[in-house]
Amino acid sequence: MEIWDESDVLRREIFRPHHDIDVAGEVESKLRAEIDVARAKTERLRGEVRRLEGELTNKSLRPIVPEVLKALKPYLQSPKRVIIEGVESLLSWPLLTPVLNFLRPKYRNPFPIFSSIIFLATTLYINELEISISLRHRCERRGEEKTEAFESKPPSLSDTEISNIIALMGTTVDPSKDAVESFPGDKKISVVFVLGGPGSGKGTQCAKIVENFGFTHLSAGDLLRAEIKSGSENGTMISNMIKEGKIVPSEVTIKLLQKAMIENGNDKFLIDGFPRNEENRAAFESVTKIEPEFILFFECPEEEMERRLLSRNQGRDDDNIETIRKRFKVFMESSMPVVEYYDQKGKVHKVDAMKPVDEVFETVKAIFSPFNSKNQSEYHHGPVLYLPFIVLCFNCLLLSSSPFTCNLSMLLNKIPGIARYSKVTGSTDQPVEACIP
Ligand SMILES: Nc1ncnc2c1ncn2[C@@H]1O[C@H](COP(=O)(O)OP(=O)(O)O)[C@@H](O)[C@H]1O
Ligand SMILES: Nc1ccn([C@@H]2O[C@H](COP(=O)(O)OP(=O)(O)O)[C@@H](O)[C@H]2O)c(=O)n1
Repeated sequence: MEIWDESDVLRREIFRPHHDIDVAGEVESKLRAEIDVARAKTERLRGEVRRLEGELTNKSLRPIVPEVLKALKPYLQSPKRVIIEGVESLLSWPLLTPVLNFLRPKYRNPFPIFSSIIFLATTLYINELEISISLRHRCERRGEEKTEAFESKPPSLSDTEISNIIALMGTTVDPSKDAVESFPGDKKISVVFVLGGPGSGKGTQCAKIVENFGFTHLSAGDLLRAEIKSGSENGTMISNMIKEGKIVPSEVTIKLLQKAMIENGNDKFLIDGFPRNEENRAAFESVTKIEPEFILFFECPEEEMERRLLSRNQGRDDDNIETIRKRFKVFMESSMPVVEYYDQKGKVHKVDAMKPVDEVFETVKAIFSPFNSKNQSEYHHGPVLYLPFIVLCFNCLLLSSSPFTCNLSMLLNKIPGIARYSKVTGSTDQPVEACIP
């Protein structure tokens, strides 16, 4: 509500006739100050929307989230409708509350949160748009060339930001689709997080670890890219986030990781490029209840990573200099705190990733040596796996010695087809019947 007041002040200021050109500069700086205040408020509101979105993850509220989001989407996507219908929506939602509460009595009063979200989100857009329009009016009235300066940086949200917010909110919807099986309780799952800046060589080393130590490699980035290709409803949001070098909401990434782990069935996983921020880390631990064995961290200077990414040639949308710089920034600001968190717990193995691939792998090998190499582990299991075959061979060898022949023949005799076969061919020296006591 405070924002409406501010906008009113602004509007009054803009539409007040200013004939004296000397006053114009003063008004302009006043307007700029107002914009700064409004921007700061918008930022705070954005934070608030995110916080409320966090509250929505509460499971009991989930089933009605889709309805709210569906209603909210057009307002977020079309700023013009916000102006025309925004006020109407603000009025209509509180009116709908009793109806929805009546229809869904088992959800105890969930609407305060939804109304707040709708209120905040709508206010956010109305507020930003009003300022933008008002400024344009003001400039046009003054007929000054500064119009362009104002318009070059309109204080409205970009399409990407809008779709990100929608998608961010949308990711909590549809509980039926979100349901992911949990891990079988009796199975101990070992997880190693592989971290390092973009292009530090995580994927390259993971491929070698898989070959030598029987781990399954799950790259969070690859899973997200596969999700985009699959045409999933989160695809656009993921694609926008990756192009901007931003971190996709944990819920999406964790769901993909968890699904891949369950489907794969192995008990040793290398999780590459995850967790990328504190939220990723905390959410993974709370959802899967898995603590990583250790963290493999590749240290590499930015210039080297930049050089590698620019010559990676995998046709990735985000391997361009602009996005690479953004990814470096996100890595330093959001991912390094995760490495530091695990470092304090004594779980980080740092590896110098500047060396050639094979030399890096020598260091990695030493770290993984407690996990028996793939060949060794096959050797351990060998006799057990081949036991049925060994027993069969043993039986065949002893086919002619009487107790085995007898028992075997008795068994075979009980199976009609085989009994006939053994009688006709005479697989033993004696007729089968002779062996039966
Ligand atoms: N130790 C290394 N020295 C030189 N180039 C490397 C090394 N490790 C990886 N590369 C190359 O750098 C690029 C990025 O490696 P990649 O494993 O995809 O990094 P990440 O998974 O960390 O983004 C690839 O083209 C890869 O061949
Ligand atoms: N846990 C993760 C991992 C990747 N990503 C996204 O996927 C992009 C590519 O990640 P990646 O691990 O494949 O590639 P690198 O940046 O390590 O080279 C990141 O820049 C993020 O936008 C994410 O959002 N969350």
